[in-house]
Amino acid sequence: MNALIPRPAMEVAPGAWHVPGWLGTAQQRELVTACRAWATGPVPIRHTRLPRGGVMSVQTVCVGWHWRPYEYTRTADDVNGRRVADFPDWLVRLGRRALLEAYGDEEAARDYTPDTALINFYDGQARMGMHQDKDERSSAPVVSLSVGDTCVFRVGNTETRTKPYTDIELSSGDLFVLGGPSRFAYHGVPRVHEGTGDPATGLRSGRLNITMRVTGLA
Ligand SMILES: O=C(O)CCC(=O)C(=O)O
Ligand SMILES: [Fe+2]
Repeated sequence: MNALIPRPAMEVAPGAWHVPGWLGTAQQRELVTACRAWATGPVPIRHTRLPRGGVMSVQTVCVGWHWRPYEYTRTADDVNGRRVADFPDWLVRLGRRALLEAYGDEEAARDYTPDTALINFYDGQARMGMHQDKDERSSAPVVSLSVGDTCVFRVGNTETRTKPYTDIELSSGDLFVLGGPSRFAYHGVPRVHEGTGDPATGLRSGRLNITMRVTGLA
């Protein structure tokens, strides 16, 4: 948002990199357009049901594999039973570029082939509690891209969902990578700052987050 205050790339925890302003406005607009299409089908975006009966405040739609707590499937059996949209090649390439940017490791970037993406939409009230991304059978990094409203992103430790943790702000265009020793670190989104996004991205309100992952499934 404020280009006068430079925000350098930072390793927030070992293997957890924040690269502010990685995506330009045009790229963010392309992502918004793609996510809007995925949100309508073949599986519509919805609030994920939790095993104990609650629903997430965030709305989610998936590509490649359909996620719900504890499992990935090809079809969205808890929504409409349809197979989720294919994971597009351009998103694989974007994931590789993101890894290269974060780690500067060309071989690791070349070898990175994400096969699922969770697209999360947060309105001003939505939150995500502290959790680990551990339904994947792979320790390959999670690449996260944010568009729209700025949020507080909490990066914790691998042992507990409590302190020690570090709060940072993820703004529109920011890249975050959770990998290496932080791949299974607890993390969450305790707050979204409503109305802080730039409508030029095509998102008039709210926050969009895309996380790419390697499921390790065949
Ligand atoms: O919205 C974010 O920045 C994080 C999303 C996340 O942790 C997840 O989808 O597992
Ligand atoms: Fe997560």
